[in-house]
Amino acid sequence: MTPSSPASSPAASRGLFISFEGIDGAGKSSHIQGLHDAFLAAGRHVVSTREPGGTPLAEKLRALFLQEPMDALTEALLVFAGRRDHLQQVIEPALARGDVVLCDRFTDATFAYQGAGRGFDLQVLQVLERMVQARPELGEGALRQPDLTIWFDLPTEVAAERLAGARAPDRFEAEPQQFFARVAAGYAERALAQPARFARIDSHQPKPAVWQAVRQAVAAQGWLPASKVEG
Ligand SMILES: Nc1ncnc2c1ncn2[C@@H]1O[C@H](COP(=O)(O)OP(=O)(O)O)[C@@H](O)[C@H]1O
Ligand SMILES: Cc1cn([C@H]2C[C@H](O)[C@@H](COP(=O)(O)OP(=O)(O)O)O2)c(=O)[nH]c1=O
Repeated sequence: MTPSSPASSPAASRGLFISFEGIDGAGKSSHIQGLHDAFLAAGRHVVSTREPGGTPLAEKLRALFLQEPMDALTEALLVFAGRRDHLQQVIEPALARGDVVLCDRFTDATFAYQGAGRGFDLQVLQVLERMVQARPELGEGALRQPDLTIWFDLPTEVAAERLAGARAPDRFEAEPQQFFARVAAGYAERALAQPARFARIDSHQPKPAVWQAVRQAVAAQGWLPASKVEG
């Protein structure tokens, strides 16, 4: 987790929760840092974090999740256990302070990877989601969800080329392209079902063009100035 404060104290702001999604190698990482810096420059307090992980406990679960063989239900239970701790310890307190939370993956990844990728029962995932993300104080049946999900969409073969040789593959990155085709279809389905929350970024472009699209998606919400070119 990387919490940062702006040089000058901003007026009280509503907390913002932005998640970043896409298949492995879609190119999320550098743009999360770019947005972190852009929000700081706009005078916001920013917490950059990730899933699986984001707390000492959830980071321990992440190491097991990424390296140890296990079935899809165990994957789902571990990732939601880490998510609960992450929400309680980091995300909810940050949002209550009015911070911007930038989260590298959240529950859409569970529906895409464990659900669409592994073929695990989506209804069971929905039950776990309701248990872990329930926020009764936001209204009856309300769940904590990102305010905006920036979805980096890239053909699986391009992502595979980008990853080849870039780093030692973990348990997911070692999966064949057919697995990532199912994960990508899972993301597309989520985006179709919740179009107001998802901003699709065409990630098959040079990095500066991807950055402009990311920045534009956030500016369109009124959360950052629109015209600034940086990154
Ligand atoms: N727009 C782009 N064009 C070409 N290569 C890219 C682009 N964006 C990222 N990469 C490269 O692709 C690889 C995966 O990017 P990364 O940001 O780690 O992806 P993710 O975090 O989504 O898994 C890295 O080697 C990165 O430098
Ligand atoms: C959050 C989450 C991640 N994952 C997978 C996706 C990634 O392959 C892996 C780790 O995510 P991440 O750290 O985002 O990997 P990368 O830097 O390669 O993008 O965990 C799931 O299978 N389910 C989940 O719920």
